Amino acid sequence: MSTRERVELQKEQEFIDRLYERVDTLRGVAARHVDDALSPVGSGMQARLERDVLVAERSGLLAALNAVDGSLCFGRIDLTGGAAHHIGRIGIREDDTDHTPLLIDWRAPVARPFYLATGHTPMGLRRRRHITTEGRRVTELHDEILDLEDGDRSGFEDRTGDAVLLAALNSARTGRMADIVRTIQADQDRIIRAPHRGVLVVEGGPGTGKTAVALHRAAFLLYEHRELLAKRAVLIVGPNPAFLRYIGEVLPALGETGVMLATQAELFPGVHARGTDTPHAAAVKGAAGMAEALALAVRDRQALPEPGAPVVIRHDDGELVLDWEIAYQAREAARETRLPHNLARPYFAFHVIDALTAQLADRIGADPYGGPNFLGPDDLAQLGKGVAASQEVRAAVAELWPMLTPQEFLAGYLAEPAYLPEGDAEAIRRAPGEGEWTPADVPLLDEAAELLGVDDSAARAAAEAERQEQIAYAQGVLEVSRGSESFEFEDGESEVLAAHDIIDAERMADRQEEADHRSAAERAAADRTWAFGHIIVDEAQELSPMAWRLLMRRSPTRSLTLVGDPAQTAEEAGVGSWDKILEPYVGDRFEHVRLDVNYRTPAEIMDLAAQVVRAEDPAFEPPRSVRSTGEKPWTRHAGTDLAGAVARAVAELTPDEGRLAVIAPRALHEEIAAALDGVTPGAEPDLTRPVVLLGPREAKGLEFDHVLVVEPGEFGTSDLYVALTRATQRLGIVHREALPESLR
Ligand SMILES: Nc1ncnc2c1ncn2[C@@H]1O[C@H](COP(=O)(O)OP(=O)(O)OP(=O)(O)O)[C@@H](O)[C@H]1O
Repeated sequence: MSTRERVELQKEQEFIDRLYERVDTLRGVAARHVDDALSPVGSGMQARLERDVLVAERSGLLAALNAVDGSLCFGRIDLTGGAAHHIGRIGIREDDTDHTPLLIDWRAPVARPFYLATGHTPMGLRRRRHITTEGRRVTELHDEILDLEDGDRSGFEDRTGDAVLLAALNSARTGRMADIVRTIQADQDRIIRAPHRGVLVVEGGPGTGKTAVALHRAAFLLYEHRELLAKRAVLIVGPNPAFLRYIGEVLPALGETGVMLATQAELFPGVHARGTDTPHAAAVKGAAGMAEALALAVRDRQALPEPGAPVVIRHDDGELVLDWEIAYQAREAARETRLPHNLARPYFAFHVIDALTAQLADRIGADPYGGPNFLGPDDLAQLGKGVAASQEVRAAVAELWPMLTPQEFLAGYLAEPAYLPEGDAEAIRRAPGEGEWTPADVPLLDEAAELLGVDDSAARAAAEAERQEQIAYAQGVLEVSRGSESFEFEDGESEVLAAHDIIDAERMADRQEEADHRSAAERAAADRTWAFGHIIVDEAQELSPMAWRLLMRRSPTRSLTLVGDPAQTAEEAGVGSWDKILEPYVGDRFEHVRLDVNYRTPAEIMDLAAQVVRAEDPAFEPPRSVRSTGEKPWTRHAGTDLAGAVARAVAELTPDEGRLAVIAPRALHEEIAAALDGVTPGAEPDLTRPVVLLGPREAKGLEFDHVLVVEPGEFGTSDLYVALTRATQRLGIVHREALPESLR
């Protein structure tokens, strides 16, 4: 190393040391605040208030500081004017009066040239520096000179400018996705920072960084619109729980913790959809026509007695006859309100009660000589009350127009599916009490909840009662604090403000309420009608029209980022085309961008994978691989002992560092797992283990150093395409049955 290089490295080390000194101080302060707030200083309102607010604020900061430790600063930009800025995962300021920035958050506008500047458009930069650290020690520098007039050289010049990117792409995988904040590419940066309003569709082939971009976009939006999004939360929807675990560390590493990650199965609060559907059943449940079928089925739950066979109700004052005509008029009146089923129900009940009361009045108060009815308004009201209170009347109303929960209604519908072609109805039929809710049921439950309406008057009354209680409680606290009154300073004028001077009981109760619900993501998870500030959907091509209806209800402002690849559509229910997905909601008003560089799969593997799709679609163009490894994928015939051949191939391929995935049809998992040490078959594999056994659907969105595909002839085209494109280094194929034509 030259003296110049040593000096440069030393200078960066000094900066990093100073940075961590500041971080340690901040962390100490934050930790003390959390401790103080958590310590049981008293059980009073004041203590509870402060505790909630402080714990929330300080733990957020502490979590961010802890999460980014070890890789806090990764870059520096030197401007032609002489200034320089260090870029990092979060922003840190000096402890001086101006709060001078010490480290610039990568999301700040000042940091943007770090990602966008080129020799052609240097954006005021002289030099871009990538700083690599191990823990708190600077290990490498890579400089790019952007101002060619500038003769100043550090000795760390990286002529191609992609050494850091290639090192990241070649590094061993851990089973957890890493962030790409050091090496975001310009086309990715534009997507990450696209405006928050409206719908943005990000399309790209395997490995083009769609997931990475989506996650960094979430982090960017939370930074840019902190106030709005911290309140309304960001929802990220992924294809399965293993995938959510795979990406779960990216946002914390970027200092963000308040995002809700969910699969479709988790989007109806209170329901854990663990069941499975056949592909046909999932497709039927997901089809747009289901909305109409359910709406009609709800109307069917608004019944009438058969004409000529009225419901006869025993009553203290004689029999009441609830006939077709009365029920029909009541139903029409209730339907005219256009309210959802449960909310329209009282109108039905009122009409029935009115009609039955009139029946009774006619009988009791009738003048035998044809004069007006004897009963006055008070008598009628009294009669009406009696009818309304009658258990028999209530039961008759409930029989005709029952109060329904989404779960009750859908279970009933699935037991006897109506308004569907016979084969479809058969596919989704499920006996009452049998089986579990499935992910495809979740959008149907949500649809049912919309159609039925939730009668939340009881819940609202309870919430209001609780609020009143809090106000009373706060009032009590204020009274106590008044008792201890404010201190007067010696000059007799200035006073220290006491709590009651600045806050009244109602506001204090509101603050308490805010503090109670401190994490918007938590609140959102429990509330079916939550409107998210922004929704990001990964593998968006897989979602069914019914799932889109659910998601659009959660995004009334239509602020969404959809990420996907139609060529990887595996689910029968998947819509596949962006126009079809979005037309019902935003027409053609959506932005569509493409990513076409593959950062994951080496060219050798991508050539083979492309062949598979081209067999069906000769015009197919795969994304361009940024790397090639010189290692051709291989295929091997297993003979009769498939599991033995897989075990031998695994032994050959398993990397010293990094991860290997065996992707095989589910039906072979037991047999294969038995031949592999430490590998268990199961729906939710631990991706951090050195060798992981997966079905093609679970491999979606994941990546491994090496991949072994078993019996590819059993896979559909899109599943095979997904399986073949998961490796960052090597790919092997083992088969007993014939290979598909496209792989021969
Ligand atoms: N700018 C970048 N710098 C470093 N690594 C990157 C960059 N962009 C993408 N990658 C890496 O490329 C790999 C693929 O990215 P990602 O999983 O986001 O792709 P994808 O488009 O979602 O793929 P698929 O559709 O196959 O699931 C990841 O390892 C990611 O970290």
